[in-house]
Amino acid sequence: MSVEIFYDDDADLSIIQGRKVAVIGYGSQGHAHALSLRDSGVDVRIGLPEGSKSRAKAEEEGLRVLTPAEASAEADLIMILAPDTKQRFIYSEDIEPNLKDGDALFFGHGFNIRYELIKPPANVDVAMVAPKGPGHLVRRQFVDGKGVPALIAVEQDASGNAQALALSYAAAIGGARAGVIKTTFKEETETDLFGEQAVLCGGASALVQTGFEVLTEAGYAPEIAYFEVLHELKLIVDLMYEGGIARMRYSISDTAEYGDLTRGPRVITPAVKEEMKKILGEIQDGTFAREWVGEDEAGRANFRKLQEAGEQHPIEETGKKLRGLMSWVDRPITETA
Ligand SMILES: NC(=O)C1=CN([C@@H]2O[C@H](COP(=O)(O)OP(=O)(O)OC[C@H]3O[C@@H](n4cnc5c(N)ncnc54)[C@H](OP(=O)(O)O)[C@@H]3O)[C@@H](O)[C@H]2O)C=CC1
Ligand SMILES: CC[C@](O)(C(C)=O)C(=O)O
Ligand SMILES: [Mg+2]
Ligand SMILES: [Mg+2]
Repeated sequence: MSVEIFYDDDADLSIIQGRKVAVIGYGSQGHAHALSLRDSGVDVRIGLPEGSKSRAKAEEEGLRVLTPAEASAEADLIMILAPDTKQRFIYSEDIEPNLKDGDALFFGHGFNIRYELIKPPANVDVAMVAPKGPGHLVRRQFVDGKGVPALIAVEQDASGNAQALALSYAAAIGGARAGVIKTTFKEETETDLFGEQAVLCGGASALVQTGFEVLTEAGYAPEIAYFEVLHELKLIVDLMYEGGIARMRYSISDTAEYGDLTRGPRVITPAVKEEMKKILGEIQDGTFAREWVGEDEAGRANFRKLQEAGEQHPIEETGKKLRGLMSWVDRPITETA
């Protein structure tokens, strides 16, 4: 099955420049969308509750900050970039009462539509612009004249123009410099959750932590273990990013490549693949979504316990010390970024 990929030349920036956009939330994605939309000549306002700690950050950038309800009432395109577990409450309290005929409701991830936590009325466009990368890099790449690829999807096309609108929005945040792929809310949600759980975040973090444990438990210096399994991972992934696994294998030694080809499948065994399939099944049948929404509703105690355990892993202390000495690790992402 071939996909449709769009670039800057396919997008009409004037469509989004003609809209009043409300970005609800100003975190990782929210700040990136809002600032890049503004830099692309779009009329943007931010929706945040009165007590939100993000307000000061948005105001420092000279953005106009309103409450989510005020921003939604004023805008004709509302992009929801608040946490997935909070979106249904923001929608029912602040957005839904302010939706007008012809408005557009946008998402950065399909979770709430895919799992039917939000059910928009028929008179509005419902679309998605989902960058395939962390918000801080979405913004950094835009500023550097580059872009992070994005997915667009249309769940409801009330205006008959929802796809062109989504493409225009994606171009305004830099996505069409790298490529914008048309998908569905279902496909984006399921692949995004799978990617972050099994490979990008869950899989990669567990691989790095386990590799660090094996080396340090065998008596090797934590500093050497850190450089080997975490720091150098970025350099190896950079090669994959530039030219795929083949490019990486071209650059490494024959010794590494032979070890890669013979030992890699012993780490990622058929049992690991089976577990990945199970994880995908839990995403597809809604088990993960129910578990996560339930965890959030119960106060996130288990989530916090797991976060704390991750923060206390010995690799964090070693990394903190070493990164402090690496002047070439530029522009670290901080809470204030
Ligand atoms: N993180 C990423 O890079 C990616 C995220 N996404 C999607 O983007 C969306 C946003 O995620 P992310 O950027 O990580 O979120 P963050 O947690 O980084 O930021 C959430 C923002 O929403 C604000 N917020 C919290 N409650 C409310 C409320 N009631 N009304 C309005 N704003 C509120 C927070 O303010 P406060 O400071 O007060 O907490 C904060 O500014 C999600 O759908 C996510 O799946 C998609 C692709 C990548
Ligand atoms: C990989 C995690 C992600 O899906 C992302 C940055 O794309 C997210 O939800 O943050
Ligand atoms: Mg993602
Ligand atoms: Mg995600």
